[in-house]
Amino acid sequence: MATDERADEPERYDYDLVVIGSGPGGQKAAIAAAKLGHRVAVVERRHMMGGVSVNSGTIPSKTLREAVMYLTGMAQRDMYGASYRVKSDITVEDLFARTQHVIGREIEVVRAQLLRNHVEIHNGTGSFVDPHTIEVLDDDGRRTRFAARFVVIATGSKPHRPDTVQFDERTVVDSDGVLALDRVPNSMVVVGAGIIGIEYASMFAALGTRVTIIDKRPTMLEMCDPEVVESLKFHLRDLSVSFRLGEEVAGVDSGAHGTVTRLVSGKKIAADTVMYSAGRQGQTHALQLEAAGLSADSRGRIKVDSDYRTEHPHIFAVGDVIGFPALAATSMDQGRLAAYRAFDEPARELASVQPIGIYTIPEISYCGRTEEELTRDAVPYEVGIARYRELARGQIVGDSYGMLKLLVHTETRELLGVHIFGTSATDLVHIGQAIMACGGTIDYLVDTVLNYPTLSEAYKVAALDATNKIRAVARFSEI
Ligand SMILES: Cc1cc2nc3c(=O)[nH]c(=O)nc-3n(C[C@H](O)[C@H](O)[C@H](O)COP(=O)(O)OP(=O)(O)OC[C@H]3O[C@@H](n4cnc5c(N)ncnc54)[C@H](O)[C@@H]3O)c2cc1C
Ligand SMILES: NC(=O)c1ccc[n+]([C@@H]2O[C@H](COP(=O)([O-])OP(=O)(O)OC[C@H]3O[C@@H](n4cnc5c(N)ncnc54)[C@H](O)[C@@H]3O)[C@@H](O)[C@H]2O)c1
Repeated sequence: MATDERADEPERYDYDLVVIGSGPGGQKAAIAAAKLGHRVAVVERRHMMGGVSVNSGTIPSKTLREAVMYLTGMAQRDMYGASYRVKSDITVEDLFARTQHVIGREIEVVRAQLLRNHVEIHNGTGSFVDPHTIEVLDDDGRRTRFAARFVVIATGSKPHRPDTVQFDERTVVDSDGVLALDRVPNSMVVVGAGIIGIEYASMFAALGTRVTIIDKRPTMLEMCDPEVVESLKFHLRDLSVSFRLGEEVAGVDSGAHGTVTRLVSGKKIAADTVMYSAGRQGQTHALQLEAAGLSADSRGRIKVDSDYRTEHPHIFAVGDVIGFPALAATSMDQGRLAAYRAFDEPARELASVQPIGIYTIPEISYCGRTEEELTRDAVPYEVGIARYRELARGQIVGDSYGMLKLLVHTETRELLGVHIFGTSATDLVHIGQAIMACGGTIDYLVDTVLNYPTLSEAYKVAALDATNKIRAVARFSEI
């Protein structure tokens, strides 16, 4: 690792910290440093305040999902019948009005938070001139330079576009382009069954689009509980989604009437629209990393150590630009920790139990270990299950398919994993996460009174189920 003596002479710099990128990682790095009393600047392109997260990633996709859920009446169909709808002819204007409203509000929140913490905002594209000098090129071609004691690179990621595919932003789009479609397509091919692909596939399927999902891997969402993935596939098939897993795309042709996706296996699939969600790559192209003596890998990602430091101890990188797990949730904490590490502020590592939330329809969330991992590692465990249809709140909200599964160590009764499918899964998971982070057992859930009727009650039901099974093994083992 290179050493840098100048970092200890704050008066030589215009700012103590310059953050490039205002997504979740950059925002939290900037605010953490400002709260410590340092002089901080954020560099961001004029129309991207809030980052990919606010403008084309997390926030628009989750708002779009909310609009789809509301307008299609999807969540109410158990109650009012399969043909229930709030609006029969849903247009992109209906959908994107809500998205634009939320994006606008979120941009204002981000800007206001930075400004009230005295963080200066420089609009433009940032690049390195040398390891301590950042240049900003604005939309009018003006260049400004300043010296930074520390730098946090939080430039995020962009969709990966294969060279073999022509993106015309009309019929062949990526996850940015899908937010600018001029109509809800009748049919759509989604290439890539990662989280982005499956989330958008669910939304369009709920809108009535005939969706075909293609992925070269034979299985999808491999990190999730297989039972949960099976349930999701069942629901998606029910919405006319077709799966072509274990199939690779050879190319996409687009013409006046639509698109034809050619598979390596020889199949052809016609659709109005093709959406590519075949991974993302780090946004490092404009940074002139070489001027700082840094480099990125072939997917544009920057290597960091456990403190988020690059090869130069005064330059940190956080968020999507460092790769896995590439979530808004984790990027925020990485940014905060990078700022603390820079200024020697004591801070603990992140807790090892982290949740994953997948906003499909229905949603999925989990934390901790899967049955597959526990079996592989020969950890003795029992499964406790609660089905939403047996919870009063499940009936009230009209969710008859939801399920919560607890994985419990049969000897220590420790909670090892939580897997949830159904309404509010991404919120509910945090109860299990808290118990696991404290090394808790399911006895906490058995001995605790929970509000009734709630979906949280699923924890109690599942804990009792696991307890009964563990007790049965003990009883049946008695001689
Ligand atoms: C469709 C979609 C849905 C998602 N849903 C979720 C979700 O539900 N939950 C979740 O946790 N995560 C989700 N994610 C992931 C999440 O959006 C990212 O992990 C997160 O945005 C990464 O944050 P970041 O701080 O790395 O920066 P980003 O949000 O990627 O922003 C980086 C910013 O840096 C700016 N920048 C880049 N280069 C320069 C430069 N040279 N000069 C100045 N500025 C520059 C860019 O303009 C951009 O604004 C989703 C992503 C996508 C695409
Ligand atoms: N709810 C959330 O937390 C959330 C939501 C969306 C995105 N994200 C983040 O965004 C990141 C990117 O997501 P993603 O879904 O784009 O990427 P991904 O890398 O997870 O999935 C891409 C998929 O595309 C497939 N693929 C690639 N080329 C193909 C081809 N030619 N033919 C067929 N299949 C092909 C790959 O096999 C892979 O399964 C994820 O890492 C995730 O962390 C998170």
